[in-house]
Amino acid sequence: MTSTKPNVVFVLGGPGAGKGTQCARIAEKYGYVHLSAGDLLREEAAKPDSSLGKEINEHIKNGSIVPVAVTCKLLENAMKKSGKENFLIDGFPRNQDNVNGWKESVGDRVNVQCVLFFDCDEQTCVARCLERGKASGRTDDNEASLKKRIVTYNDSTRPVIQLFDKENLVKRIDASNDVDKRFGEFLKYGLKGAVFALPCLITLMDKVATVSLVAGKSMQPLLNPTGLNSDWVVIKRWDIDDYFLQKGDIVSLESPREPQVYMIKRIKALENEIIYDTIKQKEIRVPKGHVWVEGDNKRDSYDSRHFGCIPRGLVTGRALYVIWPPKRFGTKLILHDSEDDDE
Ligand SMILES: Nc1ncnc2c1ncn2[C@@H]1O[C@H](COP(=O)(O)OP(=O)(O)OP(=O)(O)O)[C@@H](O)[C@H]1O
Ligand SMILES: O=c1ccn([C@@H]2O[C@H](COP(=O)(O)O)[C@@H](O)[C@H]2O)c(=O)[nH]1
Repeated sequence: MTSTKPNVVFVLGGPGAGKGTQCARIAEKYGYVHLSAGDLLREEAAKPDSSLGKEINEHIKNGSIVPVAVTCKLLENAMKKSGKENFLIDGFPRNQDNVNGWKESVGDRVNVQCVLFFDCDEQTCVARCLERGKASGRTDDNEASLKKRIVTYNDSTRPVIQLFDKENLVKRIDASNDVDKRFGEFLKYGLKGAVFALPCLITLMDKVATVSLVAGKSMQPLLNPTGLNSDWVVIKRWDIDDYFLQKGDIVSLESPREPQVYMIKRIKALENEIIYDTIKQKEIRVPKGHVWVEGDNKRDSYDSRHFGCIPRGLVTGRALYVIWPPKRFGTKLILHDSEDDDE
């Protein structure tokens, strides 16, 4: 961390309200570091040598709250390790004890800018988690755990949101509806300029190739594997007609919803192919002149599952190699060699 105070935005709401989904978008667009307290706990518990794994897993399955010292330590470590200054802290603080623990260990060393409150009705939250549970592998995306998680949310987290509200920190977002409508709400709150000041994909060069900074977790584990140090990648630009896109290619593209916003995704289906949309739970035939793109990290990616097939013309280049940080230099991102990749 630098001498200026890091900025923190807390992100709260019921289980499955869409916090992670929107945080991924915000991180991708504005370069904020998305730290999900739940993800950090799951990562810690998955370490074979973790002395806390059993305790954390018990809490997660029961929807109860892990002792604040553990969660705070993980959050603080992740913030320090990132070297960045703007953080979305997703799913924390969850109860009064979390608030007190955070004040004691972090307190005034950070600037809490606001609390994004994803307000979503219980039925929608439960339905989304159960749907997610079909593929998430989470031990708590099931009816028994969800009942307990909802009780914890109502009894412990709602009062924390009310507390922040008294301090005028809460920005309420109607989280029951369309993903894009909700993203528009962040802009309405003026977060665009005031809070999320960094572009997610900074293009340094143009014409033949660009070097781009990848923000966000949507292509984990291939890109930004730790979520803390961002990768710089070489993007080969091409005249779209000169290169035949192939399934599996990692490409940069302009967002179909927000002009001038760029993202990196993998091509999952080409024109005339059929793809299964795991969110809408239906098969889609990709129309002529379009492709279907997804992030490798389904949980943290905003992609064709949300905005549908994209015209090929929005694809601006193909990712070739990681060039920074040094220890990741040369990580190959191409599955299919093309004649001019090494030019
Ligand atoms: N607006 C939406 N409409 C429909 N489905 C959505 C919407 N937002 C998110 N989802 C889906 O609902 C599920 C839960 O979303 P997400 O993981 O973002 O919630 P969360 O608030 O981070 O949950 P948790 O706190 O349990 O980790 C995901 O499968 C996601 O794809
Ligand atoms: O600050 C926190 C965050 C999470 N937990 C535990 O993890 C699960 C899952 O959290 P998600 O935000 O849904 O990923 C939660 O039910 C808690 O058991 C926590 O204890 N403290």
